[in-house]
Amino acid sequence: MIELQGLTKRYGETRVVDDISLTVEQGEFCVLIGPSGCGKSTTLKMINRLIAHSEGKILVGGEDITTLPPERLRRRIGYAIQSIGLFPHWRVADNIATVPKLLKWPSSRIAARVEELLALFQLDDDGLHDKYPHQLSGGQAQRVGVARALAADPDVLLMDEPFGAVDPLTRDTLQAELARVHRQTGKTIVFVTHDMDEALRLASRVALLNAGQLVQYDRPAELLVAPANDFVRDFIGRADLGLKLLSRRQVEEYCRPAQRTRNNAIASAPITWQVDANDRPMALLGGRLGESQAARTVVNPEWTATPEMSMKEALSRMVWFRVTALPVLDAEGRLLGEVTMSGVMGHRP
Ligand SMILES: Nc1ncnc2c1ncn2[C@@H]1O[C@H](COP(=O)(O)OP(=O)(O)OP(=O)(O)O)[C@@H](O)[C@H]1O
Repeated sequence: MIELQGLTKRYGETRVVDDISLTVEQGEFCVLIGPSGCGKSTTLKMINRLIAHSEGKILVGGEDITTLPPERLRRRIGYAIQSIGLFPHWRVADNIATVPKLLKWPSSRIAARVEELLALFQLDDDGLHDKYPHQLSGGQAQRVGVARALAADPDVLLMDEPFGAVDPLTRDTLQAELARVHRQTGKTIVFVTHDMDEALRLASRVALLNAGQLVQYDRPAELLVAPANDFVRDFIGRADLGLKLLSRRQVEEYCRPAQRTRNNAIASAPITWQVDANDRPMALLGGRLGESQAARTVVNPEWTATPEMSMKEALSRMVWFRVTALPVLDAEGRLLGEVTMSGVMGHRP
């Protein structure tokens, strides 16, 4: 757990971080976001004492960080940044081992930890272990940077725009990986970004800063449906709020029991799924946009959904394939239920 109490940073007369108080609970993924120069990086760097604070207190696991010896702080707090800062003349494995070496772990323990992290970040093929930073792609280098930050198994991970410099596709992959690693490790993460979509995707709580002050600290859905003021509303972007909300929701939440039949006669329900002997949907009876209810549409794998899929993706598929419902399938392709256009409309955001 991290507690910021009246945290302030002054440069001369200017308060670049101004009286911020917030608590990041154990295992929480807290994203600091706000316009350029609002004090995000300064706040982050004060947590691991790269920058000294002027007023207030920072507690990590209940302990005031000014009382912790640097070695203990390093062990408890991992740090990953956009420019990565890998040592160019060290191999990947040595880069990852930086902090364990500083902490004088036995070499067998270091080697085991490096292998574990390479596997966690899917870096364990292509002899990557022995490569040098200049031989890596941007996305691989970012993964190594994050793996290095996690090496000594810190309680807290601080990340300053770690995916700022990679292309959108790689960024998407890295975000998904980080979300998975967060679920698997349960680390407390404080993450700086200026990208609202990234914040909404990753955060369990978002801290929105402006001019050094904390404007709102809330769960992503609350920020979207109950913005504290016009600044928050404008910063989130008013235009596609509904879609942003749906990108946070999973199909599972919207999935309803489906009407199924083993033959192709249109049943009483407006949408009925024709299933095979293994309960795999073969056709949608009814539910095709612009066609009569009697239409029979063969199920195409591209317009099916899984419980983990985002509702934004599910809605996009419905629109693209002009169907009012998608079958929700389990891992074996069996029909679990359905998501429908009217279900999306009827659901409280
Ligand atoms: N050493 C310094 N001396 C004086 N002012 C500084 C110093 N370092 C940072 N600042 C100012 O503090 C403010 C906050 O900077 P900070 O880097 O924390 O912002 P940020 O929100 O991370 O911005 P960005 O998104 O652009 O990275 C800025 O106005 C910056 O100019």
